[in-house]
Amino acid sequence: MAQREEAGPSSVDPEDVARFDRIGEDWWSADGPMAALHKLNPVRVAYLRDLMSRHFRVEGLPRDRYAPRPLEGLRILDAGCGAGLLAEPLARLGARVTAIDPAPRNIEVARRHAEKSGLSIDYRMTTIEALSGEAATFDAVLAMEVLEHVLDVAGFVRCCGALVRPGGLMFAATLNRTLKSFAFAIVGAEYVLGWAPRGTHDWRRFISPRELARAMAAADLSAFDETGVVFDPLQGGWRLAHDTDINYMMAASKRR
Ligand SMILES: C[S@@+](CC[C@H](N)C(=O)[O-])C[C@H]1O[C@@H](n2cnc3c(N)ncnc32)[C@H](O)[C@@H]1O
Repeated sequence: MAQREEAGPSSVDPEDVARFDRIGEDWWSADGPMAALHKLNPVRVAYLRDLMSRHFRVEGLPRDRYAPRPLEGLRILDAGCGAGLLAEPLARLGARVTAIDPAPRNIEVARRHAEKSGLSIDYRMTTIEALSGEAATFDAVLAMEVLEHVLDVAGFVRCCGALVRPGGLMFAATLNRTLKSFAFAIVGAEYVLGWAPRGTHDWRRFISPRELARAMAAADLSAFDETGVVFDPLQGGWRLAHDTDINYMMAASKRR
């Protein structure tokens, strides 16, 4: 893997990042190894769009979530962006997206795909730790399906918090550490259904909503929403739910 600059200790798990790096061009194949993220995209994009347009409207910026570009001008950091599956739809909604990942091929594939899609996204091969050493701040920082892959969750969240401007937001999507998540997210998704490559997840790294809210509080972020994401076998897709036993998302705001 190519060299990159780092500031202080890193939450990067080199083996885990190398596994994502190897996915290469297959990131964008809807039936490939990242099929689960492709299927999750509509529900998480809608969640982010709705909460951001509501929050920043309350803050005084006129926003309409039904407008074609409700995130117009918002500066968003997608931390651990992979090959840009989430960065692209957010850019289409009008956001000015900076997207980072330590895996060099992820960033290469992401840049090429954005160019083909005619989207301008600031992709950087770096870590959250290195970026948090810079003076930049964002209206919103996202850590979507990343925290269960890092070595130091509290440290990662602290770096995210440092990059959120006062009054801005942080969002995280991750997996709860329950018996149900072991049965469905590991045994079911990886071994029975083959939705994700075997070994993608380590159950011991899953995080309860309480632990995440605590890490956010230590980063000066106050959690105000916790929403489950469940698979609906009848519709063959994901939907938002109260049940946070397996997948969930959390939103937090930073004090002014
Ligand atoms: C499961 S993928 C999620 C990709 C993307 N967020 C999505 O949901 O489509 C996790 C990504 O986090 C990246 N990652 C791991 N540690 C990181 C760190 N310390 N800083 C930034 N990204 C990191 C990995 O390289 C990998 O691409």
